[in-house]
Amino acid sequence: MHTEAAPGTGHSVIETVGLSVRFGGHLAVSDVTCAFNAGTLTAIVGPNGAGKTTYFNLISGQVRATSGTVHLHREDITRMTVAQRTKRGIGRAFQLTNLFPRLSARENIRLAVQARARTGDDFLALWSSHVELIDKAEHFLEIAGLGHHAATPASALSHGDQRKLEVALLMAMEPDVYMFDEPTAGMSVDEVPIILDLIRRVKAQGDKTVLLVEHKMDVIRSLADRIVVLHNGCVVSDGEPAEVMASDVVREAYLGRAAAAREGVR
Ligand SMILES: Nc1ncnc2c1ncn2[C@@H]1O[C@H](COP(=O)(O)OP(=O)(O)OP(=O)(O)O)[C@@H](O)[C@H]1O
Repeated sequence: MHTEAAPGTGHSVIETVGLSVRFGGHLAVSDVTCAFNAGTLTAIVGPNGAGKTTYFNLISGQVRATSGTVHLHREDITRMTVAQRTKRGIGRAFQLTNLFPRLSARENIRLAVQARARTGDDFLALWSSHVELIDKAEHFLEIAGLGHHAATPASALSHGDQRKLEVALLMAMEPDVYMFDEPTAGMSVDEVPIILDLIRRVKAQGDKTVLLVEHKMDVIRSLADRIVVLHNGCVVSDGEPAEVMASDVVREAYLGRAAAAREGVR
């Protein structure tokens, strides 16, 4: 399936062309051509098993494509490792696996700021001489609402605070492309707004490309400029949220008639 980039405020930053991956006899992602522009937030949606996470894995490098290509700033990154892609500006929030559990929230963020600044490999020892970087780390700690937990080891934070810390770490790395896979999963209702606010802050920078795999319609509605719907590994709809949610193919493939009625999609 071939789709054009939705209009955005910037140029195409990340693009997949004819991207497919086959696991044994199963085509998990099938010929996906999509371009994502700077300054836009795209929600990737679809039913369980549609290929959303696999598509993310192909972009960030955890899974190698069977055919097709991935481009970042027009450079072909298809054969690059995860680390090479990260270095070039792809930032993915993983379900907490990016955190150093025994380090405090503050130390986790400082390491991310330091990695971004590439001040060297001597990690924490360098901090006393890097006031600017320390201030930057405190800024991310505060906007994540973690100031009062700065000294708490990441492993001792609540699940919600760990998710916030992970997003703050990603922001401290300042990638060009942010990839969030169900960022509010498992969070309590009162913690969700902080994560959404962090993602809005990323978006408000205007030059970032944000990709979001999400099931919750209210989250999608509040954040997305564009929705891409995957079904059986293929793009079945791609466009502005109102248009996509109103389409018959989405009602059938993704929401189902009962869910569509519940969501108030007409
Ligand atoms: N490493 C793998 N080996 C074999 N099959 C896989 C592998 N990874 C994913 N799959 C299969 O590919 C299909 C797409 O899976 P994927 O996890 O990408 O779907 P999804 O849309 O993210 O689903 P969910 O919403 O449930 O997370 C599924 O049928 C899954 O079982």
